[in-house]
Amino acid sequence: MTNNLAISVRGLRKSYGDNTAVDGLDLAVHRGEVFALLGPNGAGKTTTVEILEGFRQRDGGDVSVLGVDPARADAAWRSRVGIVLQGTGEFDELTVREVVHHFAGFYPEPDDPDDVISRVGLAGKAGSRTHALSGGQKRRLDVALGIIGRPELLFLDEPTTGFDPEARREFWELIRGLAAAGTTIVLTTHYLDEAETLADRVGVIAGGRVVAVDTPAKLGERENALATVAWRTPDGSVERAQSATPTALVAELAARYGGEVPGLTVTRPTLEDIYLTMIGQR
Ligand SMILES: Nc1ncnc2c1ncn2[C@@H]1O[C@H](COP(=O)(O)OP(=O)(O)OP(=O)(O)O)[C@@H](O)[C@H]1O
Repeated sequence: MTNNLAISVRGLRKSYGDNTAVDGLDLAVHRGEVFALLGPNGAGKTTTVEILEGFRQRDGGDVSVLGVDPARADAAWRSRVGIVLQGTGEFDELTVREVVHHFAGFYPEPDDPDDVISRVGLAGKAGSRTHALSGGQKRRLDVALGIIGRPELLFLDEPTTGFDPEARREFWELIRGLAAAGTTIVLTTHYLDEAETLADRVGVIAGGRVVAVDTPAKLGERENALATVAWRTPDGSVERAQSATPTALVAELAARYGGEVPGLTVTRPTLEDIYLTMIGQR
């Protein structure tokens, strides 16, 4: 079973003094899946991910990442793991091409630097010094540095913070391409739409534990949630009804109105609704 798992965590614990950041956390990420970690500020996501990356020591629990305990990881393991941090890549006087070539030298079997630069959408900036890049372009460079070693497992920490909408869509395409090529991806994000569009499964961390894991469509019994049907009544007010059988209700309304139902909408809880309920914010 463990062979199918890129990450296996049991009973992970980490405290900072009296502050328990991670409190008996369990997690399993399958090889080849895109897994999104969600959770409010301070929930323990960064601490957990840094332990998985081998950057932070744990107090207790069992952790296996690509079959290795990250606390005892060597250079060979490190070359199989890609990490995209927030705000790395500050090599002001070097060009994008120089930085990516430089990082390629750290890996045994790096990807082609110019190809990677073009995949992250920086082909037009390859000759620019990195200090001249916009915030979103710097993040793309961070991603290029994370994938230049052709990692089996890629960690992305809030990857699209600061991206404009078009850059986000292009970035999502890049991630889908990596996933299609078999890269396992773990991302932390505060954007629920990003989790929904990219992730095969999401894990919600709250209070240092994983409180739910499921596909975005099924999280928190979302698929079984009642639909809300709303329409405008003849006096101009909006009527709302919750229903497990909204199609039947819409048919009944259509019959009642003799055709088109004014202002008709049918909605189900969004991933954000479910998530906020789960972490007690709604
Ligand atoms: N280096 C540190 N020293 C002391 N306390 C820390 C340290 N890093 C994190 N903490 C504390 O551990 C808890 C979990 O923090 P962590 O950064 O893991 O949460 P997070 O889920 O990543 O939050 P965010 O969404 O804000 O990034 C918080 O209470 C935080 O204050």
